[in-house]
Amino acid sequence: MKTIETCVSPDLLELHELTNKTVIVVDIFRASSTIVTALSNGVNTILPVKDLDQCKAYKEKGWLIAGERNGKQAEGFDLGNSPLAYLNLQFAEENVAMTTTNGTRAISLARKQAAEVLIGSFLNLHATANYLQNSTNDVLVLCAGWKGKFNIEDSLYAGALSLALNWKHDCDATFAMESLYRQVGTNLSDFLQKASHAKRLQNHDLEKDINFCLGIDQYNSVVYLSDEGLKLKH
Ligand SMILES: O=C(O)[C@H](CS(=O)(=O)O)OP(=O)(O)O
Ligand SMILES: [Mg+2]
Repeated sequence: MKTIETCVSPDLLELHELTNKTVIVVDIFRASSTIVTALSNGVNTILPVKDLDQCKAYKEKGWLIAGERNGKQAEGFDLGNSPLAYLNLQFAEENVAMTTTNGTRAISLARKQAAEVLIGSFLNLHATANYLQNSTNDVLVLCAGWKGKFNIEDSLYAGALSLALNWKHDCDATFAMESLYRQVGTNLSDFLQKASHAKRLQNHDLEKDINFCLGIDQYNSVVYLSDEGLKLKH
């Protein structure tokens, strides 16, 4: 039987074995939700990039550049980190280089050793679960967290995914988050409004982003990391 475990912060990743595993990188507020939304709305490729300067260099190659630091769009960038910017197919067929505070860093760390890297969010929860049911790999959920610390929204996603998969695990983080997700149930939005990151985004008037990121199964999309960047599985 396949297994699932949860790494609650990128800073703890070295404690986990990634060989032959599919790593699901999750950053509910907001990078992974934004990536899933952008690709589901026609963006061709998203390249996760570590720092702002590296990201800016892609402008000269004809790419759009998305940059966020401390919740705000970085100066000189075409886009910030809002999923809402990608609705209505306005960036269809574009390539986007993206750098965010937590999410893009977590993706860079995951790519080093994993057999496969996928991007998870509530927006594509069951599409990702269905894909994993048909794979032979064990799964590690890598929570982007906040600047190396635990956050509740990314870990809660791990609980939701584990319940959807119904695989075995010997991981207390997964066990705890399954229990919490069962309790929270359909009140996900009420519950996560109190999360520290949601409060941070509320301070930037981003309530619409918070609500959007908590929509379950809005997209039937599986997002994976290829050699060229993040793409939709077809
Ligand atoms: O843009 C976001 O929501 C966050 C910014 S911060 O962590 O609140 O500074 O970035 P992300 O990489 O999506 O966690
Ligand atoms: Mg985040």
